[in-house]
Order: sequence, then C-alpha cells, then structure tokens
Amino acid sequence: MNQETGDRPSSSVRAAPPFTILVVDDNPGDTELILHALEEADLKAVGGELQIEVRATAEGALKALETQPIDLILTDLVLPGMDGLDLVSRVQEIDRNLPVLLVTRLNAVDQAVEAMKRGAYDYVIKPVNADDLGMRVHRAIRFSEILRHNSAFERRFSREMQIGQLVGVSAAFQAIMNRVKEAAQVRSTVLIQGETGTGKGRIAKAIHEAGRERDKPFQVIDCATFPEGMMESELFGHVRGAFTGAIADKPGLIELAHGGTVFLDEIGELPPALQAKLLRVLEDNEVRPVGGTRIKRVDMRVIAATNQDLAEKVRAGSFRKDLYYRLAVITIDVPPLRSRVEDIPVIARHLLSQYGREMGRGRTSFDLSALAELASYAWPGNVRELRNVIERVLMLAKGEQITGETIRPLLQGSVKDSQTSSYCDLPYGEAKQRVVTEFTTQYLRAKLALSGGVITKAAESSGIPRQHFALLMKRFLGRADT
Ligand SMILES: Nc1ncnc2c1ncn2[C@@H]1O[C@H](COP(=O)(O)OP(=O)(O)OP(=O)(O)O)[C@@H](O)[C@H]1O
Repeated sequence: MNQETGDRPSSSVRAAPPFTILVVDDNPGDTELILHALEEADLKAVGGELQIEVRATAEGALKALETQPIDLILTDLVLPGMDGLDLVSRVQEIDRNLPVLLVTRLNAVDQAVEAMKRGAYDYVIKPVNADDLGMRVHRAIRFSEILRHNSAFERRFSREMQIGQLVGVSAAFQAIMNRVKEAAQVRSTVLIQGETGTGKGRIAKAIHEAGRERDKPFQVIDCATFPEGMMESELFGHVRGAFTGAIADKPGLIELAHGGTVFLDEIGELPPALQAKLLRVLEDNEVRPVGGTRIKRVDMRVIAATNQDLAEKVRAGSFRKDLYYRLAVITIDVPPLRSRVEDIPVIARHLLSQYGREMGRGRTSFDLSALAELASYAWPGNVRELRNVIERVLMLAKGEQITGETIRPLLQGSVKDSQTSSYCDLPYGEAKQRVVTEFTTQYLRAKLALSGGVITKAAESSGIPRQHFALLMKRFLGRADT
C-alpha cells in the first residue's frame, strides 16, 4: 500500500497487459469484492490479457492516467479528496473516449445519474455482481472502441495539417505544404519569403527532412549576423595563412553541407561582393577557399529566406538580378499570421501542448475566451511572438485552464499604446470610425479563427448572413471569400 495516498500497488490478474482497468476505491473490503467480481466475470472477449490497477483516490487515478495507458475506469462515488463525480468531469477533459463506470449504492443512484450527465458511461450497483459487472464492462469497451474509431476517422478528415514541426489549417498553409512536398522531390533552389517569425526557417528544415537527402547535413548560414569581413571565409572556407589568425585550413559552411542543404537565412543582407561569389558557386557547384588556389567541387541544395522584398531590392539595385533569378527557382510566400487567422488556435494549441509537456503542465488548455483573445490580436511578430506569449502564459497561469483574462495583459501593450495616442488627436466622427474598424477587424478575425476558417460557420455564430460576413471580410480583412 502506498502510504502517502493510500494507493495500492497494481494487482495483476493475468500477465502481459494489453487491456487495463483502473479501479478507484478507498475501501479495502469493497475493492476486494470488485477485484473478485472482475476475476469471476468472463472478460476474455476484451481481446487478451487483462491488467487491473487500483488507486484509493481520484488524484491517484489522474496520476496513473498520466503515466500509463488505461482502457476503462471503475470508480466509487465517495472518495477522500476529489469525489467520483469530479473525477468523471476531469477524465472527460483528458480523454472523452475513455469509459468510466460508477460503482454506487442503491440509495445514491441519483448521483450516478448526475455522473452520466457529466459523461460517465454507466453505473454498477453495490454489492457488485460478477455477471452484471462483466456485461457492463463489455458494453463500455465496445462503446469506447466505436468512439475511438470515430475520432480516428474524424482526425483523418479534419482539415488540420502537420508537416515537421509546422501545423495549420488555412488554405494558405495547405498551399505552403504542397510547395514543401514539391520542393522536396527535386534539388532546385528555393526562395522563401515572409515577415519575420512566420516560420521560414522551419519550412526550410521541413523541405530538407522530406527530401531524399534528409540524412545529409543541413547547414544554416545567417547572412545578417556575420561581420562582412568574416562572411566570405565562413561561407567558402580559407587556407592557412590567408589572413592574420588563419592558422590552419578551414572548410566553409557550404563545403560542410556537401550532399545536403545550405539554408541561407536573411539573404537580402548579403553584401554585393559576396552576392557575386555566391552566384558563381551556384552556377558552377565549386568553391574557392579564401587565399586558396584549388577549387573544390560541392554538391548541395540551396534554400534562401528573406523578410525583405527581394524583387524591390533588385529594382533598387541593391540585390543582383541574376542571383535573384538563380535563387527563385521555386518560391514559397509565407503570409503573416494575421492574414490566416484560422491557423492561430491550431498553432496556439500545438505550442501549448508542446511547452506544457516540457514544463510538466501537459493538461493545460485554453478556454474559448483565450482563443478569441489570441485570434483577435494582429501578431506583428507572427508565430515567434505567439510562441513567446504562450511560454509566458504557462509561467503565469495558476490553474489548468487558460482564460482570455490571463492572455489580455500580455498582448495589451502594443494595442493600448496605439489606441490612446491615435484617438486623442481625432475629431469624434473619425475616432468613432477608427474604433468601429478596429473592433470589426478583431471580431471577424476571432470568429474566423474559431470556426477554422469556415465562413458559413463563422457567419452563423455571428448571427449574420454568410454574404454579409463575406462582405465585411473583404472590407476589413482584405480577404476574398474562398
Ligand atoms: N505553422 C507553424 N506551426 C508551429 N510552429 C510554427 C509555425 N510557424 C512557425 N512556427 C514557430 O515559430 C517560430 C519562428 O519560426 P522561424 O524561426 O522558422 O521563423 P522565421 O520566419 O524563419 O523568422 P526570421 O525571419 O526572424 O528568421 C519557431 O519556433 C517555429 O517553430
């Protein structure tokens, strides 16, 4: 018996457990009766070996759920600490396909019915009868199989998509995924364009990982961070004595990527002299280390990314036209998060579960107000900013449910500053117009995001006709009805 919680160690009825029933009861006499009834009941049809875990408290049961697979819960209603009713509600939040059966006395059937309203599957009357228990357990298992099958089916047909570490649901994200798959099939150069924090680096990695050269190196070169003097030697390598401090031959990052991928981040920052040298490398597949005479052959795919308008830089004469065309064989444009709002809840949930697990808070979730708050914000820093907010929220939030109120102060800074300064100088009519525009923009964003981008659903939940919603979208979000 576990002294702290009163929990008992697991009692294995048969070995090799593909099917586990968790019994939650703090009364040793009642527990014995249930275990006996389970042994007596003919449960062979559950599909193999049966294991029974026993916990004396609801809290102990929830812990067990975190650490091992459980297929069915059989719980008493009255427990020390959290009771059986609350356990049902918690289990529903964690896995609504996990069947819970209440064990109750005849005079507490009302409560068992209340538990069924909360999602419990069935109840068993004490003293437990083996045949009755066996029949109800069978029925619950069958039902849970149907539910699981159904949700696997739903998942397959849901619009949510994932590639590598990237998730999304919008048509724009679908288009990006298609481009990633196309680019992964070939070794052509790829140019990824988008605002900072939209996921360009992750997209580059996803292309590499989906390609045949996934086991070869993926070298990242950030063109914005190397001092100009060092950039050439970092890219192409140097020979001993090429400059002060060059005490030995050193291969460049391009050479180190041999066979794999070179990811040139912030390519718009590459100085003109190096643009010419990079072009030569791309055309001849050769590098000449700084100070060297020997040429080395390289075989790599180049993916470049920029948050600048490279075509505009070409027009302005600060980026070489020939290099631009050499890089832009396949182009991927990543729209900012504010123009694909339906991705916000999907990415937010994904990051919350990822960071939550890392911080031992895997059960934390957003309520509807939190998702609406996230979706109505404009995210100037895109997914990177969203990631930072979620990390901070996890540190601040006390309970397991994150509400809009917890999130709002983390977003307010930029919104509030711009509002106060901009309204004061305006005449009443213009100020009102601005508020209406801001409100409508945020409202439409939230509604679209919460409906997964399905306009009919968003319009319905807003109480306006679909056509009207589409018109507002066009006017305030600049988005066409897709
Ligand atoms: N669709 C997505 N799903 C999940 N996470 C995402 C998604 N898009 C971006 N991220 C996350 O956002 C963060 C920023 O992404 P990344 O560094 O790739 O952006 P970037 O566009 O390359 O930024 P920069 O222009 O500043 O280099 C990363 O933590 C990344 O994992």
